[in-house]
Amino acid sequence: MSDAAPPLRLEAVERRYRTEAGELPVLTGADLVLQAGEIVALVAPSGTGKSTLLHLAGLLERPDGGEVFVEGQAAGRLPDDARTAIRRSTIGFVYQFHHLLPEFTAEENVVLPQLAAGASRAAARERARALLEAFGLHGREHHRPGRLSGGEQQRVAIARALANAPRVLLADEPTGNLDVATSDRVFAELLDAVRRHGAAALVATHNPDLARRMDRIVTLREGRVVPA
Ligand SMILES: Nc1ncnc2c1ncn2[C@@H]1O[C@H](COP(=O)(O)OP(=O)(O)OP(=O)(O)O)[C@@H](O)[C@H]1O
Repeated sequence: MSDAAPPLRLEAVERRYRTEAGELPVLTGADLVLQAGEIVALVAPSGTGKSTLLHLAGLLERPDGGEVFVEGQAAGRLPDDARTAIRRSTIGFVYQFHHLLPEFTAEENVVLPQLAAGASRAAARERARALLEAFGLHGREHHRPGRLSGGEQQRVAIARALANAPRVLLADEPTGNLDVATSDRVFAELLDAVRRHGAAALVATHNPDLARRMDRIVTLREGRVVPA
């Protein structure tokens, strides 16, 4: 591991799925480097492998070939528990369907990943409140997801993804549930948080306005990452 290593690097990553019709090659040698402070949009047609790429980058799945480096460390092929440890401390996810824990309040949803990463409860709560406030959720901290609007839930999910100040943020349609004005503001805050920490982000989106606000746009062609 080295300080100069980029937060995320995919090298010749391959992934194929076994289906009834035979093997489906989804990624055939995907290369991608995210530098510190860089925010990259991933814009590609449905079914070309965006989710697969995000799952591999987030160490949720192992590649069939190639390697995923997180801060210079070869991480993609490590055993499950080692990948989980790196994921918890280094990577944040924002999903299109936010996957908040329904029985916990907004604040607890942002506190829990910090406790899992070793923070004290007091520090975790303070950070959770600051993040929720930054995303316009002051006064909603003690509501459970079921009592929040879809857009509010999405903002809680973004606050949760940033809870451990991740070096790598991975997002799948992060503002899909938000109206245009809120989406603009929330996305600006998200970009700012990523840049401020010298983190890097890969954001899959079908929204061309959102994509244009990022540093560069890539797409997937025949299982490889290419400039859009
Ligand atoms: N577990 C799996 N088993 C078999 N095939 C799969 C599996 N997961 C994904 N696929 C297939 O791999 C291809 C890529 O899927 P993926 O979900 O990565 O695409 P995507 O670009 O994210 O699509 P969308 O924009 O519709 O979410 C698709 O053809 C999909 O059907």
